[in-house]
Amino acid sequence: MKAPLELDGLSGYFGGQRVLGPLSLSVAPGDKIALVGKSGAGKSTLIRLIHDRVGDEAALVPQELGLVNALPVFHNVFMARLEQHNALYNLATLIRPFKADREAVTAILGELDMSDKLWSPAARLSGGQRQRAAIGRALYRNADMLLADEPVSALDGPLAHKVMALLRDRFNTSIVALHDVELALAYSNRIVGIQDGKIALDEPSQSLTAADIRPLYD
Ligand SMILES: Nc1ncnc2c1ncn2[C@@H]1O[C@H](COP(=O)(O)OP(=O)(O)OP(=O)(O)O)[C@@H](O)[C@H]1O
Repeated sequence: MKAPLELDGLSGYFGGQRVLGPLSLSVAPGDKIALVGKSGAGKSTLIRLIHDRVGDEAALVPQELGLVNALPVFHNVFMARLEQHNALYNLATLIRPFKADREAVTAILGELDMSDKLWSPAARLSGGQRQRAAIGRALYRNADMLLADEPVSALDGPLAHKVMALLRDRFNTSIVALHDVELALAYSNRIVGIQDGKIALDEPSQSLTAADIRPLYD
């Protein structure tokens, strides 16, 4: 992303009821935005609407992860680059992955402490392992921008920090919904707070403390 991304007129509806917006958000290259706000505030809806606008330019980690249970972790991660290869290559990969791809995916899983799960079907992973498989898929995409919805909610403290640091370092621009205020402050440079479907706070992270964010949860 070279120019700012101007997101105007974002509105989200469920069953004819407006749950988000209308709101505008300008995202500058290099912004690492943490979306905070209480459950039901509209964070997931906002991530979805932004993904609709930017499409495949961004790597996405949806809250429901979107893994194919019957396929091994390797294929779930490889899926991020399906459109970079022709159909024959992808078909061959389904049967016997190429060495270079195996090595690339193994390296990413190594960074997520789960290279031992390369050939495990997604159905047999724990919640935290599933989350890391979806994060691996986003990393493998090699995109400039990340959209992620609570990507580390199932990881324990040290692992959550490790993965958040990895995401911060690998993506130039990111918008990540996080209910954990400490993680939000530590791994973003901009905090956007959502309350009742509207932006109630938009400040540089370094100018905020947890106490400034807490009112969003009242
Ligand atoms: N499938 C759905 N059908 C109807 N209403 C929905 C649906 N999904 C979300 N909503 C409503 O839209 C609003 C925003 O939900 P959203 O999932 O975006 O919030 P959130 O901030 O991501 O919450 P959480 O932190 O719990 O994931 C909520 O009031 C919710 O009840």
